[in-house]
Amino acid sequence: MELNPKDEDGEVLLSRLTLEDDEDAEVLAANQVDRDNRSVGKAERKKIRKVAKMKHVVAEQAGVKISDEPTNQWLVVWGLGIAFGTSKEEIMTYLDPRPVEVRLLVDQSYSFIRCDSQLDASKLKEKYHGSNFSERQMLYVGFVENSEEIPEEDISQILSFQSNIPTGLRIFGEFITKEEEDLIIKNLYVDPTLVSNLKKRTVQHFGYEFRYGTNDVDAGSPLPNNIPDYLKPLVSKMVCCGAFSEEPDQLTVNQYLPGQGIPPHCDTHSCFEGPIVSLSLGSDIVMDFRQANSVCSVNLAARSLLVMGSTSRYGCTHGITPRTCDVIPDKTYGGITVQARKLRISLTFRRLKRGELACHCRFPSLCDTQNGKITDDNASILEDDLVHKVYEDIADHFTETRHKPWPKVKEFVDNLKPGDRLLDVGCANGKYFRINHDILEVGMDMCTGFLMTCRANGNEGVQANGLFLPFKDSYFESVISIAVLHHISTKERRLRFMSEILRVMAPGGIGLIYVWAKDQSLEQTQSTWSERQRERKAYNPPGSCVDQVSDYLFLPVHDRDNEFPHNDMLVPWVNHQEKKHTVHHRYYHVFNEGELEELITETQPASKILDAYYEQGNWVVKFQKPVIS
Ligand SMILES: O=C(O)CCC(=O)C(=O)O
Ligand SMILES: [Fe+2]
Repeated sequence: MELNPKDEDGEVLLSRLTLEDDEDAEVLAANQVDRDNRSVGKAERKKIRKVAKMKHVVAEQAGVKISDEPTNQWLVVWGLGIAFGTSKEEIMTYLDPRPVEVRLLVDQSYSFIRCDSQLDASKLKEKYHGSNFSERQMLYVGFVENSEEIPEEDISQILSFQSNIPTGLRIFGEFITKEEEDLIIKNLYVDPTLVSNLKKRTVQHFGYEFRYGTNDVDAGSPLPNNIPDYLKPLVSKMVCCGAFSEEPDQLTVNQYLPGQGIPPHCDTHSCFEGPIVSLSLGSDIVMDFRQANSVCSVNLAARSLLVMGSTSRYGCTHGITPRTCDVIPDKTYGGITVQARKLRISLTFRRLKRGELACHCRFPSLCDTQNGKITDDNASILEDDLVHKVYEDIADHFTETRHKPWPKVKEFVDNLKPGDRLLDVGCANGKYFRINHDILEVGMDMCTGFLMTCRANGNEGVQANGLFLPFKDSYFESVISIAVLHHISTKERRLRFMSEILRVMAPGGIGLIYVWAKDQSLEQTQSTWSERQRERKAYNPPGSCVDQVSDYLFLPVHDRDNEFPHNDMLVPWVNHQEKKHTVHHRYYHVFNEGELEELITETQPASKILDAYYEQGNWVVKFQKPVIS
């Protein structure tokens, strides 16, 4: 697998994009040189083009001018840089004469090199300019004119390393030998029927299935395959070194390709006793531990054993950001370096709790036995505080960002028959009104701000809660509810919401419901560019990952660069209208595949599902109320 997407010359696309965005005079000049020098060989012309491009990008991004003539001890080397995953150590040992300093820039395909003397700089340029570093990585070298402008390394990238290390976190380096590592990888027979291909990685379970989503196991359903015998010596060694006091009985094998990760999560407290222990094979990788507002990053080297006990186990989430390289501190040369990820396999061992399942840790926000559940008692308060009140606060800003109707909803409304009555449950600013001029439209919402906009546009807007529709039975030929039902916080209430919709629908009437999907990327066609932007953002994740809903209820806060790890989450809304960019947390119940259809068919009278599909992060169901109920 390639480290980074490259073009045919091994050029990182990121830089090419920058170049193509604003055609540079130097590139045009180089093309002119091309045309004028037909006699110059193809390879030479390519070199001229590359140098022009290098000069342009380095000047634009780093403010550093590149010269063809020797200047001082500093060089720029295109082809050795973080974007290619080339570490400082590799650069230092590859170049001869050996440089005295290497400066790396985050995300860039080049680095700045300081040589011992100007003479060494000239020698390096002579030797490596236009040479191959690897099959796909060509090097282009230039002299730096204004060395005082060379940017310092961005050490903010590595501040989370070795800081705020949670107690109970231990790493045993070289826990197994290279031979043992190879043997385990060879033995890990991957049974295709037992493997679930999670979008982000491949997973296989032994003993019990670890259920990602709830981060627990069903203790009543052991798997036919136990922890394999060839891992017995490893298990004994883990007990011997005190990682476990008793043998684990559950194992999850995760396989990560470069670019894959695991969202921040905390293995359910009531399910497992003792620590969670993970052996890394095949590749080094960075794992992040988050607690309240702090992040601690640790490098898990291949063959190391990670033991998560006490605070690191119960008071933190742990996760791996999906990316192809990690920027880490350079222990030998100082500053930053890059660590390219390879295929990594981790073996995570756990021991199921027996007897008393209650957990008495000091971290109720992450503790399933101490954190309250959403119940019928607190659900309406939760919805008032974290849905209705928030929409009142953000109504103006929300309306500003929501104009375009979803094409399939528009089509649905367009196809209604003249004279049909349409109800929009949770109509917000009324963007689905006045699409079809031959129908009677009624909107309802809880939010005064939305209804004011809706009415100002001449539409009918009634203030009501979706759980108690103020309309008579069988009145509407059709009902839509777009992105509303996911704000209802218990299943009973979601069923009530659906039954209200069905009550006010005429027999044979047609409904269309949209809800957010837990899986947000089923049809993802992300560009390389946005993928890299996402990687970069994930270096600075928001600190807090849970928020207190009430004295006894905490919910996880969604990090938009990651998938949804739970069904019930708080999703931040950043209000850019306000001076201080305030953040409001909205409650969401994100739906699993099939959950919406199930809810609709469970509601009486049972409807007929006409269509069910996924559309840009939403599950959608079109249904028909039975003619005779
Ligand atoms: O890959 C790892 O080291 C950790 C995996 C993990 O956290 C899990 O499976 O719950
Ligand atoms: Fe885990």
